[in-house]
Amino acid sequence: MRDQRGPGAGDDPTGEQEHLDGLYRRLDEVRAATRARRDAILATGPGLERDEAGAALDDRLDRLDAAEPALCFGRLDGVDGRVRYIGRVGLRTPEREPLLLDWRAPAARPFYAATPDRPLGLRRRRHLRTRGRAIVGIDDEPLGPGSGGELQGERALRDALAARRTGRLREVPATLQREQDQVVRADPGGVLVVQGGPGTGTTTAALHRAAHLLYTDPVIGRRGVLVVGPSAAFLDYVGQVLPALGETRVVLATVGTLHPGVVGAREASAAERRVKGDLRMADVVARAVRNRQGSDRDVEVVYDGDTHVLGAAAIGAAVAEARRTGLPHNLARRVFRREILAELSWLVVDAGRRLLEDVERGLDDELARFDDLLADRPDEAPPVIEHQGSDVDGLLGAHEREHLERELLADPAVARAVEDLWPLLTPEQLLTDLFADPRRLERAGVPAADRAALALPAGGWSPADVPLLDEAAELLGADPGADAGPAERLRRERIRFARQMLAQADLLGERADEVLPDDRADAEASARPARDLAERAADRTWTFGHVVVDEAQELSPMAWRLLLRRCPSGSMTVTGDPRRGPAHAAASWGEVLRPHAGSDWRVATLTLGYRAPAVIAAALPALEATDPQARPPRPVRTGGTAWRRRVDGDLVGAVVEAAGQELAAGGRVGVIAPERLAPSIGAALAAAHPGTSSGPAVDLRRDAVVLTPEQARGLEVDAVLVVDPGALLADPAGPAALGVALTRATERLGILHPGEAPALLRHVPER
Ligand SMILES: Nc1ncnc2c1ncn2[C@@H]1O[C@H](COP(=O)(O)OP(=O)(O)OP(=O)(O)O)[C@@H](O)[C@H]1O
Repeated sequence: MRDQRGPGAGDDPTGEQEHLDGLYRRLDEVRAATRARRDAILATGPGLERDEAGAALDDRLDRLDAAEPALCFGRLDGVDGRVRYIGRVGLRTPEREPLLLDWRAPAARPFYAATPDRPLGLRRRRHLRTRGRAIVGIDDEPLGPGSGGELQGERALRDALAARRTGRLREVPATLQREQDQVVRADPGGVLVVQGGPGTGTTTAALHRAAHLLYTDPVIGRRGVLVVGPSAAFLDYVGQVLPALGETRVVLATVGTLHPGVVGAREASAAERRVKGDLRMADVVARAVRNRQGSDRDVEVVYDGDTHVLGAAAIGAAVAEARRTGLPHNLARRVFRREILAELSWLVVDAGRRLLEDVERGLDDELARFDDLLADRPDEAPPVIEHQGSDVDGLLGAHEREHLERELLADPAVARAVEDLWPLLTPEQLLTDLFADPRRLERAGVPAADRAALALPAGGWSPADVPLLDEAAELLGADPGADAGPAERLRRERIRFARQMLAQADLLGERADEVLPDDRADAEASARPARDLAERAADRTWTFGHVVVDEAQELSPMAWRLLLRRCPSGSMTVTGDPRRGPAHAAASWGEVLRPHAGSDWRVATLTLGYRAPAVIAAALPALEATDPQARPPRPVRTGGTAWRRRVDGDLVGAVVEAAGQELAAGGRVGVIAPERLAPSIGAALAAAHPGTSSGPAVDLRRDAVVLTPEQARGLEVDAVLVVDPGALLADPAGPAALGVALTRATERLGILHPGEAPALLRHVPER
């Protein structure tokens, strides 16, 4: 039996409002104290130390500010009479007595995990529903045999689901369900795949897991979390969840933005995605780098008017010496140059020696003649020959050799020849040269059939290029001689300092706890300067503590390789469904993950569905088309509507009219249309309803949005109109794309089809 109280149930008979007021007073005090400390530190005058400490306290303030809405949402009553309150942050009294437990603290776990059959020492679980700082409802769940249902905080959950969508995914620490909590608190090691039907809260669980790991795992807290999503629109949609949970140590990226300095914005063709995404490209890039090292032919170098021949064998020896260092190309280049210049100096000196020998031979002949002459005139004294210059027997001292090598390199023709043999390369240059030249592609081992997909297209880099650029960067290394420039030098200095400070924070865990009157893990975490994270993430050598990959079926094997480089510990949370991902056509997670994670991955399946069952039922045949085992999730809500309409005339006009009706019915409306139609629908809808957004930079917070199926991945709105499903199905990835499009509505789905409805949709009632 659940006991539900709403506003007006007496004048705070439970005393919860008074308690909540006390918690907010304490929150205000801690905020004021933190602000005062921050201001005091900032007043100490400029300096790196001051900046870092100030930034750490700013992070702390962000976290406290984020706790303002719904500061406390739960209460646990133990069978032993102990009472604990659960909320967004941990708070203690000035005497360090716990007042409020952070929802992520281990002691808060029973709030999510206790069941009537396994009450975990609890007598009762209480949900506090609040608006601003006021309690608007209290739901009690007695725990014990025969009590309660399956859902946690059922009333609060239904309230959350009944609320209109905002164009942003929400944080839900108050209503996380038990199966989600198991994901959230799962061991951080290895790859955890979170799967489930559409709308089962997999993204929600993955992001709350990230917040939990940032809080509980010191290494992850220090190194931050990278969240990778399929599109900018998706990142925009989910980007607020972690900050709203008080976590700023997060970097959001699409694969196209994961290589610093490059934005892979051009849309790649399916063939390009397939070829560039294949793991074989790792070997291709490695061969492309090796092919830029040395020459298998003799090379002529002109110096000082003389032509010297660097033999292929000598070049090969210098290449071997440089490769033996195991350094990346641009760093091993120094060794190659040293070797090749030594060889060249030897050639130059040897040529000089031979010249001298010739001269000496000539001189000997002269002297012999002179001797003969003297023999004829024995009374004359021999002339004194003064010794001049250095010992020119072909061996140079270290100093002279260095001097010669400098002179050689100062000669433009020599410098060019040496550079050609082992050029300094950027990843962009390497790939541009490779893609532009079919012979280079052939030498790098690209099969003839794949070369067209690699030919350099106009329009810059695509997301498919980014993992290749990153692979190249790994093999090339940085340019060691590049002048860092003042901004870069400052950045490096900041990173160095941050690392030093983090190392200290590790040692001083206890002290951090003293300094910040809060839950210990929270205090430790906030001692870390999170603000630098975005900056550090721009350094491609930065490694994250954890990676969340949403809609992971979109990732190519090469992109997985890149992510593993960014997160060598392999601690990842992955959501999606390989069967929904046409691009790389892997049939199972095993196929996707084994090459990268070996056997270090596991699957958690979520079964509760948060979208209206009528919407999911309409989509079921399309879902079954890609996964015959697809089962509808167990709905936590009822109702919803789904209809279809045949449109034989003006399709765009019909869409605008239907969208108008949906807007009038309330909530946010999404029109999902084939790429070909989306621009005209976007323009027509914007003309009729100025609150419409469409195009590549679509703003999901607007009342009406027009999306392609690609853009709609992972998003959600109150009402969806799917336009021309037959055209969507014509694509090889059609059933998967249609499945995505049909399941984006929380409440209402309408389908507008020119001509007959595709067979997969005939069961949907006509309107
Ligand atoms: N425990 C919860 N309490 C309240 N709302 C929840 C909870 N879990 C999920 N939701 C809501 O359910 C909806 C679907 O969640 P989410 O987007 O995480 O699912 P998904 O599995 O990633 O969906 P899809 O893969 O189909 O895009 C969202 O509106 C989310 O806020």
